[in-house]
Amino acid sequence: MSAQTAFRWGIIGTGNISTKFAHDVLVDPSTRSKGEQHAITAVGSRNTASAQTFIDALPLSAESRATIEAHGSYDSLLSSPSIDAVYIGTPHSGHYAVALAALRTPSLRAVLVEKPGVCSRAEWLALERVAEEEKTFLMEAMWTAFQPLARVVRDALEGGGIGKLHTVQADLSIDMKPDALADTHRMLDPLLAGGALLDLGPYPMVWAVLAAGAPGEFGVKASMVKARTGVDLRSAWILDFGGDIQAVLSASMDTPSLTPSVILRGARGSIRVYGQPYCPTHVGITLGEEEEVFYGAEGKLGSAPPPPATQEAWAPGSDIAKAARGYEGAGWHFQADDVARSVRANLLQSSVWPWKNTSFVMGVFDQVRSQGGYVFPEGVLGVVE
Ligand SMILES: NC(=O)C1=CN([C@@H]2O[C@H](COP(=O)(O)OP(=O)(O)OC[C@H]3O[C@@H](n4cnc5c(N)ncnc54)[C@H](OP(=O)(O)O)[C@@H]3O)[C@@H](O)[C@H]2O)C=CC1
Ligand SMILES: O=C1OC[C@@H](O)[C@H](O)[C@H]1O
Repeated sequence: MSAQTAFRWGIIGTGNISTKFAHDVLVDPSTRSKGEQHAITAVGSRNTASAQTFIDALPLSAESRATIEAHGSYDSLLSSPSIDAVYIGTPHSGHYAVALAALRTPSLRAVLVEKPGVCSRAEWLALERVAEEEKTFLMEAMWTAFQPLARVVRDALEGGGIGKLHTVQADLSIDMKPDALADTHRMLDPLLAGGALLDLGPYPMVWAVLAAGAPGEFGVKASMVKARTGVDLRSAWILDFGGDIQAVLSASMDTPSLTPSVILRGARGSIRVYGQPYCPTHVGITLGEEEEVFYGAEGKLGSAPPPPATQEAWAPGSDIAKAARGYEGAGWHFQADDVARSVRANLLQSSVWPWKNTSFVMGVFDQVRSQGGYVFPEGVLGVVE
């Protein structure tokens, strides 16, 4: 693969997030920093008609769409010689088996699997071993870590202005009106490993990891409120990073969102992340007694936050937040750029979101589920310890 050749993706699953990912990777890469050229060359669904409908909706010319293969099963897609990498956008309980099959496909160079990477730490460690054996790149699609604002926060932490980090507070709450959802909805169905923790919990965790790392030794104290199906409606957990940094984290599927959604507090100041923690709009930094200063992806926004702080304005890709975020598309393409670059550099894992981050998150979630009494039904876990 030369630097000029488009990186060829096969998309697995044709639901909500696969659609967003696919549209983002087709955004002109010159509109973002270090953008890579991507192509979608095949789509795999449990039925061919859905794959074709997905292709028909892609923002491409009819001629280009006609070159994309529509596969009626995931195995069929994996056998295609036209793809460099797969993106897996299935419900949680499907991640392990599909990622395993993809890693075992000799022609594939990379596997990008949606968050949460899998359903348990044991599953993730098993995938790591296979990725090493097969010499195939593997990454959890933790898109937030690749967004320009994550870099702004990292730089602020590394700059040391807020002093030594003491506490991370982060929450992702979305009122999904679970009373009105069917028991078989992916958020509520234990057979699909539903629940707030696995679906929304990765986002409070990403900020905790970006700020405090992914230690091998850690402590967790957790509490869960259950939904009628037995999955967690809300989870809250305190994470002890093994030194003197603590994180107070939570996720809820029946509570309205709050901004700032993340606060990193240090000895001399704090960093606030505004908007949804999965794709923030801007960051505020307070040093000592000084006034809060706001930053977008491109730098200082001044001491007045970009208005208005409404839920619509927070949405990935919203025009209102575009000025602060500073790029075209909704933000799912940065992780794809990292995959293409890493593969070109013959890496098996990303330097931005390496395997240890996902195994740490999965290990924390194992403990939160255990303390909260959320036991997956038989058959959900592909690796039973
Ligand atoms: N990064 C982000 O911002 C987001 C990430 N996500 C993550 O993406 C994944 C999918 O979520 P989302 O796109 O919202 O889900 P959807 O239900 O919209 O789509 C999931 C797709 O998976 C396939 N699938 C395979 N097995 C099943 C099954 N048993 N039941 C239902 N669908 C199945 C289907 O595609 P087909 O019929 O073509 O086979 C379906 O369209 C999850 O891991 C979730 O956590 C979700 C939202 C946002
Ligand atoms: O990743 C996600 O972020 C946004 C939420 O709406 C969604 O449920 C979740 O999967």
